Amino acid sequence: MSPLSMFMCQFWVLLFMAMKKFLKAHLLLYIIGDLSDNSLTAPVPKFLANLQLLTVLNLSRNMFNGSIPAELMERANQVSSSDQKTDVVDSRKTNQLQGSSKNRQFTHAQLKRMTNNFGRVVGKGGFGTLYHGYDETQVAVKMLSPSPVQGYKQFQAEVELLFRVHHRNLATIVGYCDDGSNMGLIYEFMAKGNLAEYLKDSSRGVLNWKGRLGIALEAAHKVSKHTADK
Ligand SMILES: Nc1ncnc2c1ncn2[C@@H]1O[C@H](COP(=O)(O)OP(=O)(O)OP(=O)(O)O)[C@@H](O)[C@H]1O
Repeated sequence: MSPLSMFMCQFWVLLFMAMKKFLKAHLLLYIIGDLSDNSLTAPVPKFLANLQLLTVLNLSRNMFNGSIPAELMERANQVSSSDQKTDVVDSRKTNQLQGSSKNRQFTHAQLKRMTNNFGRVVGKGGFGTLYHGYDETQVAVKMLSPSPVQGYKQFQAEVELLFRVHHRNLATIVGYCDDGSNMGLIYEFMAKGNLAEYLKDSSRGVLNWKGRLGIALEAAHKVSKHTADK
C-alpha cells in the first residue's frame, strides 16, 4: 500500500470515529419518541424508561390503558441534567384514566380527612383556596370556590392538562374530587412555596443572574412545549 493510500485510509478511519463521536454527543441526545396517532393498545411499556437518549415521548391519541409507568414518571420528573430526563405527553382525558386509576378520584369526605378538615390554608388563587394535607406524602388540595374568578371550564382544562402532561416544572396531580357541588384538585405539595414569595424573601439573599436565567428558561421551555402540543 502506497504511503498516500495508507494516509487516506487512516484519514477515513479517524473521520468516521470523529463523526460517530459528534453524532452521539450532539444529535442522539435529542431523540424524540413520537408514538402519537398509532391506535396502540395495552399498557404503556416500562422499557421506554430505559431509553437513555429519549428526551420527549409523545403518547397522544393512542388507546393505551393504565397509567404511565412509575419508571417513566421518574424520568419526566428528573431534575438533574436535562439529557437524563424525558418529557412525557399523554393525551388521554381524565375520564379515560378513571377506569385504571380509580384511586385518583376522591370524595369530599376523603379530602376533609386528608386536610384535617381544611385546617391549614397554603394559598389562594383564581379557582379557590389551597389547603395542606396528607395522602401518604404531603399534598396541596385546591378547592373550587362556589363562584370562582376563573370559570368551571378553566378548572376542567387545568385538570385535563395536568393529567395529560407530565413535566418536572409542573406540580404533579395526585387526584381530583368531583363530588356534587364540591370540586377539588390534589397536587404534590411544593414545600418551598411559590416563586413570588421566594423572590420577596430577603433572608434568602439575592438570586444571581444565572439562577434568574435558569428559571426564565425552564418556564419558557414549559410554555413552548404546551403551545406546540395544542
Ligand atoms: N402544589 C402546591 N404546593 C404548595 N403550595 C401551592 C401549590 N399550588 C399552589 N400553592 C400555593 O397556593 C397559591 C395559589 O395557587 P393557585 O394554583 O390556585 O393559583 P395561581 O397559580 O397562583 O393563580 P391562578 O389560579 O389565578 O392561576 C400559590 O401561589 C401557592 O402559594
